[in-house]
Amino acid sequence: MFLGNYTPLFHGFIQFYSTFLALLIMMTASAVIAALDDKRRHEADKKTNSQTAHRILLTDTCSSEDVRWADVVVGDILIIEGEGEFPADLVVLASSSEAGGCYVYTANLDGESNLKLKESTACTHQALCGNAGTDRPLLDQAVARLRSLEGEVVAEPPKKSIHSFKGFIEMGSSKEPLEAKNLLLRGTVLKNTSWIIGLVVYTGQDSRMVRNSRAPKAKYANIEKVINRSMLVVVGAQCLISLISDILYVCTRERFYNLWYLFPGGQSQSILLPEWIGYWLTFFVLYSNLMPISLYFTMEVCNAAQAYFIKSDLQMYDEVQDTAANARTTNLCHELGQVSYVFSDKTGTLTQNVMELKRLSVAGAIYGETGEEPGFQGKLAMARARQMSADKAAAIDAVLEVLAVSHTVVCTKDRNGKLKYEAESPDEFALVEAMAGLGWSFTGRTNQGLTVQVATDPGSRTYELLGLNAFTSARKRQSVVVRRPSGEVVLLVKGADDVMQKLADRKQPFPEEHLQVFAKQGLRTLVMGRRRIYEEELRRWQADFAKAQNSMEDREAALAEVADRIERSLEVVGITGIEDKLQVGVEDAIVKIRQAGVKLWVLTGETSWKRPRTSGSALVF
Ligand SMILES: Nc1ncnc2c1ncn2[C@@H]1O[C@H](COP(=O)(O)OP(=O)(O)OP(=O)(O)O)[C@@H](O)[C@H]1O
Ligand SMILES: [Mg+2]
Ligand code: NA
Repeated sequence: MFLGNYTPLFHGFIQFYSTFLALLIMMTASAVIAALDDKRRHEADKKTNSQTAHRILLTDTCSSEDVRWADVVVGDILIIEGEGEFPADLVVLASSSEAGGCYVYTANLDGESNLKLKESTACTHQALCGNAGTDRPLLDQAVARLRSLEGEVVAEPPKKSIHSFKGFIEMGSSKEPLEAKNLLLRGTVLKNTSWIIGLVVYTGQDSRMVRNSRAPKAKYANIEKVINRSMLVVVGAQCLISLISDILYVCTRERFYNLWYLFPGGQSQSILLPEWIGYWLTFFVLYSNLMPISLYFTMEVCNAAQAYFIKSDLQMYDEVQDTAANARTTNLCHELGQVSYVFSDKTGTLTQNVMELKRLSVAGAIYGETGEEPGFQGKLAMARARQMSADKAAAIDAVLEVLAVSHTVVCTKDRNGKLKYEAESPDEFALVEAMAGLGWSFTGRTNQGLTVQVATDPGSRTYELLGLNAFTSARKRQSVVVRRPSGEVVLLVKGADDVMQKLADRKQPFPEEHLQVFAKQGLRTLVMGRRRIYEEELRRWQADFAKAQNSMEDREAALAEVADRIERSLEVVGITGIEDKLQVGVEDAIVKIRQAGVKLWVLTGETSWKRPRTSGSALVF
């Protein structure tokens, strides 16, 4: 336009500043909106980076100083205290718990709301906290002992996975492998643990959290793609129309020369460019109003307004946590109306993740009821059954033994001497707590094994722990090999119904009906089984287990394989039905989602979860 106005290249009949001014205003406004967005993000970054952590200075006194998160570097040794967030990825060297464990809350990273158990490396925890003299390791003492500690930690190059980690720690002559359970991740929070001492292995861009968040690809909303495409069509059409006009003009212009009001001089003014190009440009400029230049701007204003309405919507405000809905990427707001599938996590998202044992199936009978009363209601019926026959009593004890012994719950005593359980799995927490009410209370772990106080017995029983086959989502089961006080060795297993059915002894009928009863009521089911292990098998298995535990490559697969070898021909002793209530408002939300014609998929590891039991109204998926 400018060239058309001020040079003799071609004729321009529209003043360039009329369009230019409009463009300028709109571009400035867009830039302001984008800048405000960026500023908010920048401020959040600055806030994160200026938080402080305690760094230990390895001087004579081993004092600690405050450092800004931004200044934490690899090799620093940090103290993180209860409820603190980790500023970088750390290897746990020691923790306030006797066995060196600590719990972390990982919801910010993987959305799972149950606590995860992490472990200190054994050699460092022993060196820093061993023989503390009291029940609980002391922070000051551990820090003071750090000075005499000499070793080397080798970690693999930074990568994305938040579930795996490989490395080793060498101290003197001992070399210990490091794995995911030793690594505390940036973005997660310390829970139920008063302190940990950790060595920084990855910071900033190298931390698992940052690696895991995909590189921020420019997120184009669908509508932007559509607009960009229609823009091309519009420009194409404009070119074409200009070309047609150009051809018509050049071919027929002579006929108009005698019209004085079009050509006052009887001839057109000459232009510099070849005629057919010059007039094409003239027409192109003339038709420039076809281009909707204000469209992008209108869209951005709409986006900003929509984001504002989302943020200030009182119906999406949660009073308990004092948080409102937040639109992080404003240009994606209108996508909300175009969603056709919703994928939801189940435990902790649709359900409250507050679990309670409600029903127990033992030897053909079901104890307990689902209902409004809290807790397990089958205690009386169970006591009566025990008195009726010794067989029934033995069957009941068989289930309770599996539930009270086969788990990874940790037990601590609070100031009043009351037992307090801490668990990685909310199911196990519920089960172990219910067992305490039913006369099989788990009272703690020692170096020898775990102790259980049985109501029908004087004194407490100690089960020597010979092996633990950990729960993984792929295995869907968990088992322990223990030596009872009487000297017998047993394998105690609990797991998902489908896998337990495959592992059960074929000669025995599988209690399928009760499983279905529980599943219909929307209860989470677990099947318990056991098998007597004789010394010969135990010796062979323990050798394999030790080998798998020390394997550097793919330890998890090796351990699962060894576990498979022993978890077979199980005697099924019972089924539990655990209730996990739906979150408030979930039913309503699901009904509305269905009314909107959106399909809902629930993602879960559980096979039997079909429709939640709801007060009166049934939900159909
Ligand atoms: N601690 C445990 N011990 C033994 N078996 C378990 C344990 N926790 C879960 N299971 C079994 O393994 C299955 C898979 O567990 P997973 O944690 O992958 O999914 P989930 O707990 O059912 O649901 P979600 O995906 O919401 O966590 C469960 O359905 C359950 O049957
Ligand atoms: Mg689970
Ligand atoms: Na112009």
